[in-house]
Order: sequence, then C-alpha cells, then structure tokens
Amino acid sequence: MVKAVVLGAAGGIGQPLSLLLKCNPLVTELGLYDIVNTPGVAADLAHISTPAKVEGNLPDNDGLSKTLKGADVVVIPAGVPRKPGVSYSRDPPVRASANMWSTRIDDKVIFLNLIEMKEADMIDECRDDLFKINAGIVRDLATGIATYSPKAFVLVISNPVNSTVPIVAEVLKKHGVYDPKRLFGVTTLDVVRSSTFVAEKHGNLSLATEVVVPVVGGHSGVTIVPLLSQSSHPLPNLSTTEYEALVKRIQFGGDEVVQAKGGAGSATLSMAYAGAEFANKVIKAFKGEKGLIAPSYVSSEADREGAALLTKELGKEVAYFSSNIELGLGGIAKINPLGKITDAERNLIKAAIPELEKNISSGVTFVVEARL
Ligand SMILES: NC(=O)C1=CN([C@@H]2O[C@H](COP(=O)(O)OP(=O)(O)OC[C@H]3O[C@@H](n4cnc5c(N)ncnc54)[C@H](O)[C@@H]3O)[C@@H](O)[C@H]2O)C=CC1
Ligand SMILES: O=C([O-])CC(=O)C(=O)O
Repeated sequence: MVKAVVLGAAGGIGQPLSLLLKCNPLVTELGLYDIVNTPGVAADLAHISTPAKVEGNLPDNDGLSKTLKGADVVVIPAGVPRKPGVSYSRDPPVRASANMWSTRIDDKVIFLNLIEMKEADMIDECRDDLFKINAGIVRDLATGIATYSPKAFVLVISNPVNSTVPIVAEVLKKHGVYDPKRLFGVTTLDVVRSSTFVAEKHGNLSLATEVVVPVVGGHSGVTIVPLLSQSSHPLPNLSTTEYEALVKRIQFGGDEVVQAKGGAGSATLSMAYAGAEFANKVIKAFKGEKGLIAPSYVSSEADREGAALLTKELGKEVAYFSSNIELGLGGIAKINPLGKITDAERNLIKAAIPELEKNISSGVTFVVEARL
C-alpha cells in the first residue's frame, strides 16, 4: 500500500504529475491538494482504470490534513512558475482574467497580476525572482507536512529548489520532525534534458531512454552542472565550442521552454514526467528494490560519511548539493562522491558553489527570520 500526495495538484505540473502517479501500479492511494480545482481533477482521474483510489481536497474542511494523513510520499509542485514579469498585490483584482493567478500565503488569498513585459525581460527573469511568493507557499505546506505526515518522503519541485529545500528542512527542524534522509529536491528534469540533448547529439533520439548523465550541483542556471565526461554515451568528438553550447543548453533548458511558451508559464509536461520518474524510484526503493541511484538535491546531513567525501572533492562543505544518491528503505541510503571529473567540470562546479551558498542562505534565513 502506497499513498502518494501531490500539493499543487491542479497546476500545470500538478495535473499531469497526478495523472502519471495514478497510472503507477505501485500507488494505491492518491491524495490531491490545491487551493483551486482539486475536486474536479480528482473526479476526472478517479475514472481511470488503475488501482489508486483518488481524493481531492481544497483548503476548507481541513483539506490539507485530510490529504496528508497517511502519506508515504508527498510531492510539492505548488507555487508560481516563471512568466513574463509577475507582480503581486494583496488587493483583490477588479476582474479575474487568463493572466491572473491567486495563491494563499499566511492564510490570505493573494492575487498575482501578470504585467506585460518585453521578451528580453522575460528571459532575464530567473527562478530566484519567484522566491518571495513560493517561499511562503512551501513554508506553509511544510508546516502541514510536519503536523500531519512527518514520516513522509518529501519531494520538492517548487522553485527556486536551491532555496525551497532548505526552507522545508528548517520548518521540519522547528517542529522537531526533520529526517534529512527523507527530503529531496527534484533535479530530475536536468537529468532528463541531458539524456535527450546527448541522444540528439548522437543523431539518434531513440538512445534518449538509455543515456545516463549525472547532473550535480543545484537547480538553476550555473548551479546545474552536467558531468558529460561520465555520460553512459560519451561524445568524444565535441569541439570546445560545441561542449560549452551543450552545457549551456542543459543549464538554461528552462529558458528554452519559458521562451517557447511566450508567457504561458514554464516547463510542466517534461517536469511532470521527471517528477513521476523520480517519485517512482523513491517508492520502489522504500518497497525494497535495491541499486536505485539518481541525482537529487539533498542535505549533507543525510549521509555524513558520503558528504565528507563530497566535501573533499568540492574543496569546501556545501550544506545542500545534488549528486548521485543511492536510494533505500529509509530514503537516502548514501550520498555518492562525484568521482573522476574533467578540468572543465571542475570549473563549472567552482562557479556553482557561491551561487548555491547564496540560495541556501536565502532559504534558511527566510524561516529563521520568520521565527515560526
Ligand atoms: N524543479 C523543477 O525542475 C521545476 C520546477 N518548476 C516549478 O514548479 C512550480 C509550479 O509550476 P507550474 O505547475 O507550472 O505552476 P502553476 O501555476 O501551473 O501551478 C501551481 C499550482 O500551485 C497551486 N498553489 C498555489 N499556492 C498554493 C498553496 N498555498 N497550496 C497548494 N497549492 C497552491 C496553484 O493553485 C496552482 O494550481 C513553480 O514554482 C515552477 O517554477 C517548474 C518546472 C521545473
Ligand atoms: O525554468 C523554470 O523556471 C522552470 C524550471 O525549473 C525548469 O524548466 O527547469
């Protein structure tokens, strides 16, 4: 019996992710929570002829506690995605439109207004601009998890992942229920993109399901470090320019989607695929399957011994870092070291670390200053 929960289940990621979890034969119960539309999404999914029993709740009538009760895995794609120039105000809108979102922070409904901006502004927007809104959403949902499902495995998708994972950790710590082995930042989309782009470079997209490239660091821009030298399908004939272009495409793959969607949001379908793949691995591991390894952004506290080796490689301790994680019955069984990397990769990691440290500190400070 496995109960999977999606918080933010009515959103662009939430709906296809819920669909994929409903289709996962290991999932027997699916709890969906959002501030809008969850009963409809749940009713729709419930007609699919797979074993999972589906329930959808809204914030009223203790919806969050009902959804989280008995959860084994909680996936969080709740939050605002990158769009051209998002601003937010506490004034109710005169008229709701396609360009209007609402959210709930500190139990108040907040309306997010999309203001028109030039494409250049849109591309300049980085995930950290989502910080203030998403930090509040994730903090409140983490408080719910701490209260109603403190033993669940928590998979954080909401951006900026580099900061939202420390936020969840700090909230769980404040409630005395933090187990670093159970908290994961989902960086699988970077891995999925790497497999696809490397297969494309080989001129054979059917290789995409086989290509494995570890992606380490974090999940935004330069903190995303693909270790192409460790690819299962190496590309030895790439020129330096081609190599740099490929790294950049993986690091900024999110921009490609934001730009192509032209204001309608960021990656949702590929993210749902990636989130479902990672959730499936976590579920399989706690059901007893061995040998499951995947990159994920986790705390160094999850495996002190593994993290010590990683620290040696990085040249300093970084509190949260994505590297190949061995999954087990209790979540994170082992943090694997990076292994042999090239000088170019070492330089990418050097550039990633200061940015990561800044992002981690923003997350921790957000909770500590709030004095929950
Ligand atoms: N980790 C990753 O690789 C990726 C992360 N993302 C991030 O995922 C998040 C969601 O993206 P989309 O699904 O495209 O956004 P969306 O706007 O389509 O959906 C977000 C959902 O969250 C819900 N929500 C807002 N406040 C909530 C609250 N307090 N409790 C529960 N639900 C709440 C909204 O009602 C909405 O249904 C964004 O932060 C985005 O940046 C997106 C792509 C990749
Ligand atoms: O770029 C964004 O804002 C969404 C995201 O995290 C990604 O696509 O990797």
